[in-house]
Amino acid sequence: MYNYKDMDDEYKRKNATVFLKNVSMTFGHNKALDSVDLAIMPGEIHGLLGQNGCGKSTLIKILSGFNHPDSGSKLYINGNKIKLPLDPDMISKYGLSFVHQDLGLVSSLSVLENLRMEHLFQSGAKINWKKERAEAKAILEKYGIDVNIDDNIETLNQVDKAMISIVRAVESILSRNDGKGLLVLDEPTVFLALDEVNMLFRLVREIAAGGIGVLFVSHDLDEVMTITDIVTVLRDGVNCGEAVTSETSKDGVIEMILGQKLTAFERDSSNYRYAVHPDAIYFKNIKGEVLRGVDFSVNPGEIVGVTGLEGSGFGEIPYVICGENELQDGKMVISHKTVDLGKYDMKQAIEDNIALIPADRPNQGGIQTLRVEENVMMQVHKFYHPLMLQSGKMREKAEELNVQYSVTPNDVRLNFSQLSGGNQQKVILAKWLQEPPVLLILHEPTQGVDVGARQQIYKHIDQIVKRGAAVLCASSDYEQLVQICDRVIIFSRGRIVDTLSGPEITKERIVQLCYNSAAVQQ
Ligand SMILES: Nc1ncnc2c1ncn2[C@@H]1O[C@H](COP(=O)(O)OP(=O)(O)OP(=O)(O)O)[C@@H](O)[C@H]1O
Repeated sequence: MYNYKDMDDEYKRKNATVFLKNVSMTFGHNKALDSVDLAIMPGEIHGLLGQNGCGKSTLIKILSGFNHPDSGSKLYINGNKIKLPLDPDMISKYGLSFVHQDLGLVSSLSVLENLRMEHLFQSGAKINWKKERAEAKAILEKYGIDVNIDDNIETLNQVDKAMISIVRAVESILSRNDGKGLLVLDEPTVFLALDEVNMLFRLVREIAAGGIGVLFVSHDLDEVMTITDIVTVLRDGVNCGEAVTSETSKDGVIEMILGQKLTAFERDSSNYRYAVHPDAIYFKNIKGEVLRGVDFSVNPGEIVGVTGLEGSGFGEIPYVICGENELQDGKMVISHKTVDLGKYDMKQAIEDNIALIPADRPNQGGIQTLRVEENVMMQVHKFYHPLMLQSGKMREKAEELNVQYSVTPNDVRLNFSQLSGGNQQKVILAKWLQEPPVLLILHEPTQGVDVGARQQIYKHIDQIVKRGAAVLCASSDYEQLVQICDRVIIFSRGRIVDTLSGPEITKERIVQLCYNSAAVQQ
């Protein structure tokens, strides 16, 4: 463990794996980073934290050569001054390796082809497959990953995919720099269940113990407290704190991120008593790829959570209900009308006043090339006059929503793609919650959203529930389910195994039910 208090800039410049000094980055009039310093030492797991839009991705994209920082920004790698902007072709030569949320694997190729991709590209026409197979097997053995090298990536579970992506990145560092390098993990755990995260963390610790520096970006503060040695917090593009993780608490980190104590949203469910409402929405014999014919209902004014371990089927529910799953089947009764889900689609779902907020927001939630105002107003038809679009009024409403949902930067003329991930999510919520839908379906609604903005999102959901919307929230964030749900339905292997309601809903109980049912069924 380093004695961080005694490390001055000179020490960091000479000894850090990566030392970013005085780094700034401006987009138009927006200063995304303002004289940021960050040193990651060899063998250290360093958390990079902050609210949505504080500049974390911008900083990482400088390290990957994608962003060109302002003049005056400096970078040292293993004691050497490196010219900025970084040449993307030199990244791996400098020992920098990245694992992003999407993992960057090619699903249709095998484990072998993904693991050895860099080498295969370099081999040209003369690939020595025998040697490549032996190398790939040796890598899997070295890290104790139990998968077949000939299996296609798409057949693997999520944790094996994450491990393959990480060891590939590490091997790329080791092949060039005698073990010196930086592994950047940009929210690699969002699709993983608790035990899978622990497996991944064992691997990350092993990698760091070998001397590689790790930069870990995440909004999951429990994970940050578990895995990191030190954290750096950015606020509005500026360094606002650094702390040795073991010397601080989760609340302390939250205060550094927000600049104040967290005011947690508290839903008043003291009067909640479960009884089926005459206007309840029913789901009958719901089937999908994993779902094996489940029945449940959601009342108006009720939030029902659906959860389970990865692969339990709960994540299919939003898409089966909206007609977005190829193997969907079953019936839904909505507004006293029965629909056949086998023949249902998203268009009909919108006509039935169902709103879906998908987990894959960059691809399914918004249109990257349209402005924020166009994205947020897309579902609202009152501004579409037959002869012209009432663009002034539309902009006014979009601006009002931007403020209400604290979207930053507060400029509705920006393209959706110019917003940070968490701010994109706020825009999508603003789009769908302007008028309460009959049924709101959320899939991992606060993934990538910072600790403060989550509480705001819960308030917005609560407001539409109070106006009579039924809400179905598919989530693997157990704390979130405890905070907002009236009932939580637990899934395992495509079936419902239990339902908790009101005060029965605790994080411990959900964890217990998810894991016990999976173990029993195995
Ligand atoms: N290509 C771009 N063009 C214009 N502005 C951008 C661009 N990329 C990022 N920004 C702005 O830079 C700021 C920092 O964004 P960044 O994506 O780095 O935030 P972040 O900390 O990674 O947020 P999140 O936690 O939501 O992912 C934001 O104000 C964002 O809107």
